[in-house]
Amino acid sequence: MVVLAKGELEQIALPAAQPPVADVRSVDLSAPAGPAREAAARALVAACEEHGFFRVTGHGVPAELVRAAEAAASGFFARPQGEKEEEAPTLGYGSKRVGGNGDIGWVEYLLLGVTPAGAVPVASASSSTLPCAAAAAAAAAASSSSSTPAGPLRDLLDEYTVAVRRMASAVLELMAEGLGLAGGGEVGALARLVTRADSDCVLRVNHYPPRPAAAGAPSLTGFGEHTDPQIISVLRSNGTSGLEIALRGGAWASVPPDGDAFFVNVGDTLQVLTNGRFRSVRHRVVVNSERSRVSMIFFGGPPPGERLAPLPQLLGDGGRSRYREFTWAEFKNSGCRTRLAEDRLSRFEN
Ligand SMILES: C=C1C[C@]23C[C@@]1(O)CC[C@H]2[C@@]12CC[C@H](O)[C@@](C)(C(=O)O1)[C@H]2[C@@H]3C(=O)O
Ligand SMILES: O=C(O)CCC(=O)C(=O)O
Ligand SMILES: [Fe+2]
Repeated sequence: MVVLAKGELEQIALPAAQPPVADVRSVDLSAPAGPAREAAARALVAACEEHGFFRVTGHGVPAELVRAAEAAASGFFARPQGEKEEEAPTLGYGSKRVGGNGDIGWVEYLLLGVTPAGAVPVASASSSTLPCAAAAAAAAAASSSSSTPAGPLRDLLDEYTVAVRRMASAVLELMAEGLGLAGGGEVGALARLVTRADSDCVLRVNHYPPRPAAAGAPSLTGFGEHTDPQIISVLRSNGTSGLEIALRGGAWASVPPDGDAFFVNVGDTLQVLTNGRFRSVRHRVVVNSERSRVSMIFFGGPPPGERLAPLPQLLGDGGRSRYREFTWAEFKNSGCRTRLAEDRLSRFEN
């Protein structure tokens, strides 16, 4: 349940305008080697340059697994508020507060770090721990087993995460091909950034309860505008609209839900690796007035000590790097102190 205090409503109110529908490109991950795969790789690169956002079909994530994870998550969110709050230490349950810097939305969520041992809670709205400072929370993983009430849901989310991480890796391999990084056996280097045992990946499950709008009343922000800090984010939702992306000119466009496909966001780190050629997409969620939205997002981040800078092959004419080198830990720590909507890359620009 999401309850707003006086004054908070004003903070998350949006003009009730209906944005146009985004023209989102589709990338078929199952395209067979040869011309079809080359075309898919080109479409992927074009989409990352244009919007920093695309739809993935032929992804190989079993529909039954997606449905089961989504149903279990919806079942959890339907439980009494007190019971959900008890699971903050096991599932990273939180509501309304996004991050630790005063951002709020009409949303409740689970936030889990992805470790070789499975999903571990990284934050709760009732604690001051930021997901950014989540390493210590990994220790909690061992302490919460399948025998707790949260166990069955966590097991399903673990299985889901394994499947979606595999898909994120396949997306990054296709991306490497499209970028011409495949020479010298390097096709897997980008993908390995999110598949190593120490890669810093996160799973987030968001629930946006419907909020019937009175005539002429403003819409509500479910999740405020932002870019994702990681390399890529892989998102799916239960068929309820609400996601919007910012186009290059700054106008918002809505993303119609898709029953079977996943959506991929380019994150800040990929913008850096491509020296700004790919665009980290600004996005937000507007609350639907009639239906609950449940979304599950896998954020693929690199290992904490990974040094990040534009890939030499992508420096382009003149070889000028737009960003100074930094580690993922450095970027995350600096990002943790920012408000959601801030441009977190600006302080790393040359
Ligand atoms: C305000 C914040 C929330 C956030 C961490 C941050 O300090 C800035 C980035 C936010 C974000 C956006 C994408 C993901 O939802 C998220 C988990 C992430 O890695 O970065 C959130 C963080 C959060 O909700 O704590
Ligand atoms: O819930 C959604 O659909 C998107 C949320 C989002 O952008 C995020 O959690 O970073
Ligand atoms: Fe996001």
